[in-house]
Amino acid sequence: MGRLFVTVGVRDILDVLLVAALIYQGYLLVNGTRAVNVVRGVLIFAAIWLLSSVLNLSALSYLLGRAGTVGLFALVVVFQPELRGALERVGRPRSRDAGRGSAALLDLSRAAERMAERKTGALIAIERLTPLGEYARSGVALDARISAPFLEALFARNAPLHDGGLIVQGDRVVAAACLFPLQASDGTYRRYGTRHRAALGLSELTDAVVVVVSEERGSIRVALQGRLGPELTVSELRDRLRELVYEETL
Ligand SMILES: Nc1ncnc2c1ncn2[C@@H]1O[C@H](COP(=O)(O)OP(=O)(O)OP(=O)(O)O)[C@@H](O)[C@H]1O
Repeated sequence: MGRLFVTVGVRDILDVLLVAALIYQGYLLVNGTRAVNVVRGVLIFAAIWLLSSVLNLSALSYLLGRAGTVGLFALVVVFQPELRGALERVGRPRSRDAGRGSAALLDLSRAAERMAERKTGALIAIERLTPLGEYARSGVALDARISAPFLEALFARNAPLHDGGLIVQGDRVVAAACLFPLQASDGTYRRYGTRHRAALGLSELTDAVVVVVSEERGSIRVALQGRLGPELTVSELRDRLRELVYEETL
């Protein structure tokens, strides 16, 4: 027993802490993204594999071992956008981004309030961990700093890019007039039209925070993880966005 304590040094404790921090970062990375279910599946697969080795079920263990190797490569291909996004985030300076991004969220909330007052429909997806590049490519590429008048101008009736959704990365609008995937209707959101269903669809497939301003109701709501939140005031929207974009993803 005494020998055990002698062999555990500061270096070992540091090692364990670093591995724990790494696992926690990995958890934050996949939490709320489509990768969660895959991680769960991989863990179940690994548990069955381990069990088959322990029980000496050689044929099953061999089969799962082979499938695991191929599956690993398949995962890298399927989750290539998420992996690239994660590596980009590791190298991105955060404090400046957060400061500017938080001012941008204030502008976005103000624009949403004015659009709701005027009953101008709007659909804005804010990227978090899952890259939204494939949806941005369905629209018109932009690279513009967010400002309230700019957002209002984009969604103004008869403006060339008002139809479809907008994609925001940090403090920039990266694409407008994008096509989002519609959520398959299971009856829950029967009362809502395609703008809301597009917000729900994108938020179900990615971890994006999607703001919808209803043309018909003049309401502001946030779609997250395939669910539509309650109607929000401008200050509630600002606080909610801050919490979701800059507290949960940092
Ligand atoms: N797949 C989609 N991706 C992005 N935007 C979409 C998509 N489908 C519809 N839209 C947008 O939604 C608009 C139509 O909204 P519609 O009135 O059908 O929905 P709604 O949920 O009832 O919204 P509102 O309350 O604003 O009327 C379209 O003009 C278009 O701008």
